[in-house]
Amino acid sequence: MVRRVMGRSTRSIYLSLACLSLALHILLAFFCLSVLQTACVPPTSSSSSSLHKLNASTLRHKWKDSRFGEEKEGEKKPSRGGNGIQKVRDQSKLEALFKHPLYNLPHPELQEDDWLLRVKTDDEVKETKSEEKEEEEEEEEEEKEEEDGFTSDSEWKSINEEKGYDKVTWTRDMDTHPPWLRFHLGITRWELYDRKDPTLVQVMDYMATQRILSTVQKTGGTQLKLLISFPNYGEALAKPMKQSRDAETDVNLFYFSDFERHNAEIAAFHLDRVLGFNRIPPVVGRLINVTREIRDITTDHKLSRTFFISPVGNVCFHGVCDYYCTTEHPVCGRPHALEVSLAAMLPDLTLAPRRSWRSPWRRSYSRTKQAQWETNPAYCDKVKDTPPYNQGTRLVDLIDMAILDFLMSNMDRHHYETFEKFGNETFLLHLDNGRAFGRHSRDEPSILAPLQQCCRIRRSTLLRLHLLSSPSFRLSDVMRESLAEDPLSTVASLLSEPHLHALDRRLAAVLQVVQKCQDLHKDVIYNDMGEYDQLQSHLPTGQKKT
Ligand SMILES: Nc1ncnc2c1ncn2[C@@H]1O[C@H](COP(=O)(O)OP(=O)(O)OP(=O)(O)O)[C@@H](O)[C@H]1O
Ligand SMILES: [Mn+2]
Repeated sequence: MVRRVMGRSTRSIYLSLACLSLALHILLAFFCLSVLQTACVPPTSSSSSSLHKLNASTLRHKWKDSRFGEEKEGEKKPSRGGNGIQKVRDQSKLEALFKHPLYNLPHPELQEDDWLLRVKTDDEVKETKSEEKEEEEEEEEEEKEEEDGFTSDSEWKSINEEKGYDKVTWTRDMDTHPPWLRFHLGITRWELYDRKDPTLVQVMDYMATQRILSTVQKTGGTQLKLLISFPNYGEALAKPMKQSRDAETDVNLFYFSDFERHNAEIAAFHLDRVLGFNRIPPVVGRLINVTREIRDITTDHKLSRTFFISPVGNVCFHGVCDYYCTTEHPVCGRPHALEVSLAAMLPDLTLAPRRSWRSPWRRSYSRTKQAQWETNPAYCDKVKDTPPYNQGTRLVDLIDMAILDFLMSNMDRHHYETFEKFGNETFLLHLDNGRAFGRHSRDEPSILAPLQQCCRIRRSTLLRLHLLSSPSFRLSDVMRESLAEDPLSTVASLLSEPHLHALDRRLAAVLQVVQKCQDLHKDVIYNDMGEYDQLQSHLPTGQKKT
């Protein structure tokens, strides 16, 4: 009896304790929610210590709310709370920059062979179909569906549905295409993307928010890279965060042994766009979960064997590669969250082969030997006479690339690539910018050697550089604003202030070199803007630019 009474009272004590704990949990949840909201306000310092307070969904929400530099007439931007550069619409330097005539130059009309890829016409589809009928006799019906799924009809069919990929119902109608496909179909002879095409924002939003279906290591190159796949067949090249944003590269590290930086890949894309080049594939930052989005889903056994838990409980891995893929250089979550850069993958090489060119101003990757350009001041004369630099825009394109590299202090441009389809008349792809933005306190004048030695520059580039050195469009200001659009800027600014200031300092140095060239030589400016002068004559005097 006593025991029953005791039992009943114990039960009611337990019950009230449970109620109390429930109430406390609810209170705690409310408290946490308000703390999380405050955690979305980025820290003023560039420390990433607040990383653990963030989760991917707060970042995604933030990303969706922001737009990308430009907006349609009459469309009001949602205000971006507390990011320190919250701007009044009319004061946006970036928007003003992109509205400037120099960023809206008339393009020659694109001909059919100026597009990298195109969707087949009805007749071509019919032709393919009849060819397929012949093949049908030799192949099993099931096999045929698998192999020719992508071209056999105006509708592509998924061969991988069972592996978690979406059922594909794309037609020749652009509206049915996923953003990555629209990006591929938008590549032309002259640029990788059209800055004003909404596809650019869409492909970045896509990479920042899509569910990650698979992650494996990407081969090629020397450092760790991951290939990330999304359910509707999009892919991105990921480079993980390895060091804090403001860490300066050790001065004694050779350029080819410097770490790759995820924020350098992101910032390089923004810089290239701000310079009006549009030659770097779209790159976006994302906070991924090392455990759920890499370790648990990877089919890459070599990669999965390199995972371990660090003494403080962070999930780490190092992968397999030539440089820094060892336990001494782990890539670690906090404990699971990891910052990465995601670059949109270019069309597969089987569809759009690329040619890799060794840069004439490539550094000597030997410890003792110097490169020719370092010892011969007349080196450019030789280059100018050598195909493909003796014709068209190749030399000035290379000089554009040298200016981009000098601004971000990238010493690692040993090669560059072009799309084979376009021959020598095409833009240069500025891939692999992971070793940029390593040092802000020093400039590296040797990166400018092509400009210095050849004394040649595109007129459009020079005019844009002048524009970016004026207070109303100051390079550091437009870059700060552009980078603030990236989802990871809520964790910490993607470039620290010293790096942003270095951009202004280096821009002034580029303009000085050009001035010196103009003092000594004629024929410095390569006039690539014949039609611009006509356009200028229609502008009010205040907006004219020489
Ligand atoms: N966005 C992209 N889409 C498709 N292929 C790409 C993309 N970016 C890079 N690649 C390819 O992957 C290769 C390796 O990439 P990357 O150069 O960034 O690696 P890396 O390890 O830095 O190389 P390295 O050590 O030679 O500098 C490049 O040469 C390029 O051909
Ligand atoms: Mn590299």
